[in-house]
Amino acid sequence: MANSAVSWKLLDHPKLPKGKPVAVIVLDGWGEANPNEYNCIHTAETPVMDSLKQGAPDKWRLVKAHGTAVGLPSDDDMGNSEVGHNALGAGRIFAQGAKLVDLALASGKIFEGEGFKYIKESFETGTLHLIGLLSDGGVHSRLDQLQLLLKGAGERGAKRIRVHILTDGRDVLDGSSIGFVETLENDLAKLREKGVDARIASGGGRMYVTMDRYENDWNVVKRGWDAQVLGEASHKFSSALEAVKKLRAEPKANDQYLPPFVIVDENGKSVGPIVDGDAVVTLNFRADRMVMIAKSLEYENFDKFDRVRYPKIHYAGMLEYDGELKLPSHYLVSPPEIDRTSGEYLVHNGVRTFACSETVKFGHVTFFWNGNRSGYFNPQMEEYIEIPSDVGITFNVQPKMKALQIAEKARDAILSRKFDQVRVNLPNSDMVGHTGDIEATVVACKAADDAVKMILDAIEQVGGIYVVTADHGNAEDMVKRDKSGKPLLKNGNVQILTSHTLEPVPIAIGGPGLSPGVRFRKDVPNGGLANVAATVMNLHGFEAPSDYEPTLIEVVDN
Ligand SMILES: O=C(O)[C@@H](CO)OP(=O)(O)O
Ligand SMILES: [Mn+2]
Ligand SMILES: [Mn+2]
Repeated sequence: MANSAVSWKLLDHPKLPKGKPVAVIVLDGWGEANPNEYNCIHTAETPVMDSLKQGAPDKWRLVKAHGTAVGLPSDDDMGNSEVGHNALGAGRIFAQGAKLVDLALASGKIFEGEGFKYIKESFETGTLHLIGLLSDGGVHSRLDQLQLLLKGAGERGAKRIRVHILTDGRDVLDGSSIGFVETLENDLAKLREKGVDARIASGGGRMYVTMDRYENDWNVVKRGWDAQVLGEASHKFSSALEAVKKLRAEPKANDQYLPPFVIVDENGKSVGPIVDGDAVVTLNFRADRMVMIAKSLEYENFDKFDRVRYPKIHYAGMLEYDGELKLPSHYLVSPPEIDRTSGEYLVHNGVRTFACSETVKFGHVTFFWNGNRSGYFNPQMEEYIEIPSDVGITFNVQPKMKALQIAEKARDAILSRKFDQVRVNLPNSDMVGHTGDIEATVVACKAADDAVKMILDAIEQVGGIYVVTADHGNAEDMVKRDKSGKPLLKNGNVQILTSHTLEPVPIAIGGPGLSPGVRFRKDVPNGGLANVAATVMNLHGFEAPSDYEPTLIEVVDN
């Protein structure tokens, strides 16, 4: 549906009033799991979240936050922020990037599209470069998709291919990069047997090289640029396997933070800088951590760092990463068309909105919430505030992050009475959970709970309503488990889980403004994050559009 044809007017809810301020709090990476020593949310002192749970089943329940409930290919896929916030904001389940790329590869359509044709123009005389996250995590990219893309490019005339790897250790176990490099090297060897000159050219850890987001730290992208485009890095190796093994041993970096390296030939020359006439594909399907590199590859005028050399290339993203910026202008697979989000509807219906987080999650409650669209729907009705995140540290060092500052901004926005919806993301349990540092994650969870308290107190003061939920699990389970749920041992030690989980997440409603008869329905037992948007619309006094996933609440006469 073209937006101009949309009827934006929402029906009045037959029973619920308008004009109550609603706080929507998303705890990032806060799932529900059995209490045990690896459940940091359980270990942490979290009196506010504990008390909300006492409201079950009428005011507290669980919702699905992973797999097909959020548009991922299968129920073995853990949840993540992109698909979680997309579902929360859009109120419907869209087939997400991971799935769309799978389908395009399976049907072969990816090779017939405009994006592939565009990069193919370089195959005869140039090199095809593939840059992206090397793992089977399925959050940003997937190894099997890279393998199919490599094979397909080889079959369709790519003569020289260079892969620039970003090691993971965040969506998969730390140390697993070695196995992924081995697998990739096997594939590249097979391509070489078929006459394609295919090699890994550079690499680095995803959190230190290339995959920054929301412009938190351009140095991260610059490090990638230097290695990938200029072929320069202080660490030089003759193979990627050697690089990863050596850098893990000295300077003892983990997969997420491997320093940038380049692969060099016998003469010490980089085997794959990006030069005029080459083609480049950024192979991640997920948007947030590709927007910055896409800008650096695509924009003629660019001042975020000195690129030294700006090659004339044919660049395509795996997907279009920003629907509003139309970035990049060429892509292999069309992104999900997440239209008519709840944010856009509410703004059209007079709901004034405030959204806030710190940089590392800022786009989650704005860009992802609004269907991968940056910017305001109506600047007169909305205000988005970004609190600068700490830069250059791993968040176990500062596990409280900016939770307090986010809560203060939300509190002030609520007390100002200038807004009908005040929406925040509290990053702690996720960002610190990803470090695998259990003690710090416990501190992080408490900090998030403190922040929730401050916001709920403000809602209490203005007679408002709160909705507290999360986007996926993380901190509630910090250990890799076998199928039966027992911690998996390796060389006698448990393996720390840095990734998200498959667990459901809580949702709680309440506040003095909540009409007395409101409670969670019993007839949406499989409710997921996509059911939250209709719920929030109801709390603003509106019926949700008929094609939205059903609301989680009902109003009973007391
Ligand atoms: O940090 C990220 O990019 C992902 C994990 O890969 O986490 P989240 O989905 O919570 O943003
Ligand atoms: Mn998240
Ligand atoms: Mn995360």
